[in-house]
Amino acid sequence: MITVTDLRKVYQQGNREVVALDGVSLEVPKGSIHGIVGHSGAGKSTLVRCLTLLDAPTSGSVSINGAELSTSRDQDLRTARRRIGMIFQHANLMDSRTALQNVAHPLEIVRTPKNDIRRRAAELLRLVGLAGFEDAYPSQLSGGQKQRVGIARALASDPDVLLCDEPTSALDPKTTDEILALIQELTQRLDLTVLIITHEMHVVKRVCDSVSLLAGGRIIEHGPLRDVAANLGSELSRTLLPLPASEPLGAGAVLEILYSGERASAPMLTSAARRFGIDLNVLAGSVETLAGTQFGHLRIQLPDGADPAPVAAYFGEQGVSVRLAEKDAV
Ligand SMILES: Nc1ncnc2c1ncn2[C@@H]1O[C@H](COP(=O)(O)OP(=O)(O)OP(=O)(O)O)[C@@H](O)[C@H]1O
Repeated sequence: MITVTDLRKVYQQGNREVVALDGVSLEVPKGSIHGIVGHSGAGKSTLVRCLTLLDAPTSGSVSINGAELSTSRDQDLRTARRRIGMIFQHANLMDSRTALQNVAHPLEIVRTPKNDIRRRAAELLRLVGLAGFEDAYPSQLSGGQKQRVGIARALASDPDVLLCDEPTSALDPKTTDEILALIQELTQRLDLTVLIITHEMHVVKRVCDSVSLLAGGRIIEHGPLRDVAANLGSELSRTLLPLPASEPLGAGAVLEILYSGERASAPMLTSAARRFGIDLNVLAGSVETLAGTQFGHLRIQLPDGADPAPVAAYFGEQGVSVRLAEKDAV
C-alpha cells in the first residue's frame, strides 16, 4: 500500500514561487494499479520525483506499507528507495552490458554475492518472458524486449511498489498491450502496488483499477475506474468514454446519456420514444467495457419543440445518467 498525504512542492524561480504540487493525497491499496493522468505542467514529473524522494517535498509525507519515507535519512533513505522499483519511458539500458548484466547492476550496487546475482538476474529475466536472452546486448533487442529488461531490473531489489513513468509511450500499440499485460501479471503474482503516470487513456482503460486526474498540482478527480467513468460530464468520464463529434439534425434538444451494466440502449430508447410519442435520433454512441463493466454512452436528439425535461427525468428513473449536451460538444 502506498499512502501520500498532503504532498506539497514549491519551487523557487528567482523571486517567484512555483507551486508544482498543492496538497496531493493518494492511497493505493496493495495488489492494485493506480493511474495518474494530467495535462502537461500538471505536476506529474514533480510527483514522481517527490515519491522517489529524488526531490524533497516542501511538506507532506509518503509511506509504503506504513513505513514513512519522507522522514528517512541517508542510509535509511537508500534502503527505503529500494522498496520502489522504477520503470521509465525508455529503459535506458547500458549498451555495453548484456541483458543479464543490466538486470544484475542494482544487485551489484548493494554487494549481493556473485553467484546469487547471476541466479537472481536469470530468474528475473525468465519472469519477464526473456529466458534465453541473457547474453543479448540492448542493440540486439526490440523496444518491447528492452522495456522487459527494464522491468526485470526494477524488480531486482524486490520492491513493494512499482512506479511507472510513461512506461509505454515509446512503444507501438501491440507491444504496449504486451507490456501492460506483463505489468498486470506481475502486480498479481508479486502482490505489488503499482502507480502508472501516463498521458495515454488507453493505458488507464487497459490495466488501472483506479485513477486520479492531476491539474495545477492538485488531484481534481479520483476514484475506482468504474465510478469515475460513470460520472457523466466529468473530465475523466469524457476521456474514458469519448463520443465522436456529430452534427445536430435540427433545433431539437440534445441529451447525453450514460448507462452501465445490464441496461441496453435499444429498449430504453424505444420505451422513451413510445412513452412521449416522439422520435429519438442517435447522433453518436459508443459501448465499452471498463474494469469489467460495460458502459454505453449516447448522444441523442429530440424533435424540434419537444421538452427535454420529462424525457431526461424518465431516463433518470431508469437508473441512467443524463444531461443536456453542451452546444459546442455536439
Ligand atoms: N525545477 C523546477 N523549478 C521551477 N519550476 C519547476 C521545476 N520543475 C517543475 N516546475 C514547474 O512545476 C509545474 C509542474 O511541472 P511538471 O514537470 O511536474 O509537470 P508535468 O505534468 O510532468 O508536465 P509534462 O507532462 O509536460 O512533463 C510546472 O509549472 C513547471 O514549470
